[in-house]
Amino acid sequence: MEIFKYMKKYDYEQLVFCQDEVSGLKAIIAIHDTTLGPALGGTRMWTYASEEAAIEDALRLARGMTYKNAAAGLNLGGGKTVIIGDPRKDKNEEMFRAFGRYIQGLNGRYITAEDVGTTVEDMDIIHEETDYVTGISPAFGSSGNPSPVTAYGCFVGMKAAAKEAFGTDSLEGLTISVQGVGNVAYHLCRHLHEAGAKLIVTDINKEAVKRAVDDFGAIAVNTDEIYGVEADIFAPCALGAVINSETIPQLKVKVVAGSANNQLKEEKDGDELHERGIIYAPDYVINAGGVINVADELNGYNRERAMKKVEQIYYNIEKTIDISKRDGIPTYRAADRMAEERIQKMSKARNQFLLDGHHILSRRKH
Ligand SMILES: NC(=O)C1=CN([C@@H]2O[C@H](COP(=O)(O)OP(=O)(O)OC[C@H]3O[C@@H](n4cnc5c(N)ncnc54)[C@H](O)[C@@H]3O)[C@@H](O)[C@H]2O)C=CC1
Ligand SMILES: CC(C)CC(=O)C(=O)O
Repeated sequence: MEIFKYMKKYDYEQLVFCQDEVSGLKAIIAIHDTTLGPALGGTRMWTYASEEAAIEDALRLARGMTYKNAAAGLNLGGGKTVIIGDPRKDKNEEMFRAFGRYIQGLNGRYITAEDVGTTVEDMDIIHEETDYVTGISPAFGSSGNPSPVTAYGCFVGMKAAAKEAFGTDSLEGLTISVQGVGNVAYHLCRHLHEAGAKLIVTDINKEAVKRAVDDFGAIAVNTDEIYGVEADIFAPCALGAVINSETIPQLKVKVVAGSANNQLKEEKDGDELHERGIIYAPDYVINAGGVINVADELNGYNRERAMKKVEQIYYNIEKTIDISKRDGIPTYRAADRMAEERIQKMSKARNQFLLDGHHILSRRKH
């Protein structure tokens, strides 16, 4: 991988490699764009096949956060961290303390939170070393685990997409296939079950599948069967790149709407969904609930205010569908347009020199 060439292509600001021998920390912090404010994005811990795969994931996820935060109306830029390792075996206190010091060294340019493989407890350890961390325990007056809020945002976003596809935003009686029933999707399944939807689920983790079957009467299928099942909506809630040239021809659904980041393997896969008349709820628009929730901590966390903002995801999905129809473009392009326009307008509105410019972190009570 030619790193500078890649960074230039998508205009990344900074890539930080963090190594700590004692704890085994190997982390990559990617900061994509801080036009709107400090870069906020979670930390993913995962066993990557190669260092290159980890760098690429950090970069792709960081850029997604720029678009997510902009589309959600947050005054935040985009960044993300990946830690190379197995979250079940390789974690230790020293690792997150060392990582926290690296974040502190960035002096507020990057703020972290949870993602796949990291927990509220990990964020609490990071918080021992830096204030630039969110999603910490409610005991600190913070917002805690973002996953249930991400799930709620996905639920309301799915309703908006369903309205376009089925003429009503009621999910009652619909069949929804869910890939991955982890932290976010378990709560999404709960909302869907309560709304009267039928669930088909899969996961590589058999216990996660059993929980969804026991708690919500879900039907379990093998991981390779989920794409081809008869359903109304497909909710990808595991990892990225699952919407691709191999899986799209198998889909029998009218809507794709789930929490996973970077669902489209390539842009052409978004074009293909559009051509097939499948409504795609752009990933970074529908899964913004978690970041909206943790971002509220920067103002002194207020759950009611945060949840009101999360409910806007319904209208943000409607807006992407409206732009898509108005301009005759796929929804993923409509979402990009929405986010890019906001970044461009704000950079123009905020370009005059201020000696001690006000920004979101100046409101934070540490
Ligand atoms: N946690 C949050 O608040 C947010 C999460 N997301 C994204 O949503 C997705 C899910 O996140 P979490 O629920 O937090 O992660 P998680 O790790 O708790 O859940 C993911 C689940 O997917 C399963 N899985 C992995 N590969 C699979 C495969 N090939 N087939 C079937 N199942 C598979 C895992 O076993 C796990 O149960 C990720 O892409 C994450 O980046 C996005 C925004 C916020
Ligand atoms: C989990 C969130 C709090 C932030 C994030 O990294 C995301 O939305 O993907």
